[in-house]
Amino acid sequence: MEMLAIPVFVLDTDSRVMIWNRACERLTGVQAAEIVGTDQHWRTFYEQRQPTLADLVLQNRLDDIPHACHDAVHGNLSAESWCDMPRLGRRRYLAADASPIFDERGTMSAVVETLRDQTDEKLAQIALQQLATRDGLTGLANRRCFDETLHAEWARALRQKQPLSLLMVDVDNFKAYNDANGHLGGDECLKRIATAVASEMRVNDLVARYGGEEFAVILPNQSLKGAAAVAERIRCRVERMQVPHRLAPTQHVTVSIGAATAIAGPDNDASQLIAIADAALYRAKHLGRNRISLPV
Ligand SMILES: Nc1nc2c(ncn2[C@@H]2O[C@H](COP(=O)(O)OP(=O)(O)OP(=O)(O)O)[C@@H](O)[C@H]2O)c(=O)[nH]1
Repeated sequence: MEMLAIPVFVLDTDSRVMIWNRACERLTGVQAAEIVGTDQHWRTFYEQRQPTLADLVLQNRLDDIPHACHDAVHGNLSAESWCDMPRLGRRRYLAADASPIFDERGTMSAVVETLRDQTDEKLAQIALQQLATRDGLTGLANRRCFDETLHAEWARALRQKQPLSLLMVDVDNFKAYNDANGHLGGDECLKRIATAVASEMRVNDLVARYGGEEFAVILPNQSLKGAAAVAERIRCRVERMQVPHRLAPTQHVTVSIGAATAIAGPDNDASQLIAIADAALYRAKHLGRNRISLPV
């Protein structure tokens, strides 16, 4: 086991380290000499005391790790997670498998844990996920993520019989802003507005770039009155930023916002919510911009 290319450690039934192989030393930065015979192996992986997978197998706590797979027949446990790795000073994403070792009488005498460093794969997966769901300019959720979230929230609202609200936020006179400040200047302005809108959100809300200079905000479990209050906060926040716009009547960048709320039912769907919010936005523009509008 010492020379195996795979990082391995073995615990005895008192949770003391019996074996800590060379590959494990290389992965963790902790030498066998300092850890064998102790029950301090958790410090290698975590800042705060926390059982390793091998400890959970020893304690027969096979259901205690979220997302762990366990093979109840053989008592094996597999899991993957981010580990602090205090000695290395950088987090690693480790995949671990732990299996009990039994003596000839069938009594558990030790547990072996093998580790695989999956950090690069995990980071690549996160980057791909980001690419698939984030808007490149603003970092907000993209249109695809918005569509998926709206449908999921609609289904949830239907199950829970809760209202679902939507805001459509559109920058006023943005063509003129681009004309005056160039497309790159326009991009910077969109980034600032995205940050302003996002800063008004609660954890379960989603703000997305719906397209061009239009943003959409999904507000689960929110009444029309609540949605109107959020919309007004967003409008005020953008106004307070005082981003100069010399071709706008206010001389500053402003937004118009349409709000809509629906109680999901079998006879309506999420696209109707978008249509109602769009119509409200159109009215806000028609009434002079820099305002919020609710369904009539
Ligand atoms: N800089 C920049 N401009 C964009 C982007 N996406 C869309 N636009 C511009 O946004 C402008 C939107 O113009 P319009 O749809 O005419 O609307 P508006 O001038 O904002 O007028 P109102 O919405 O009626 O107030 C167009 O000139 C687009 O080229 C982007 O990613 N970056």
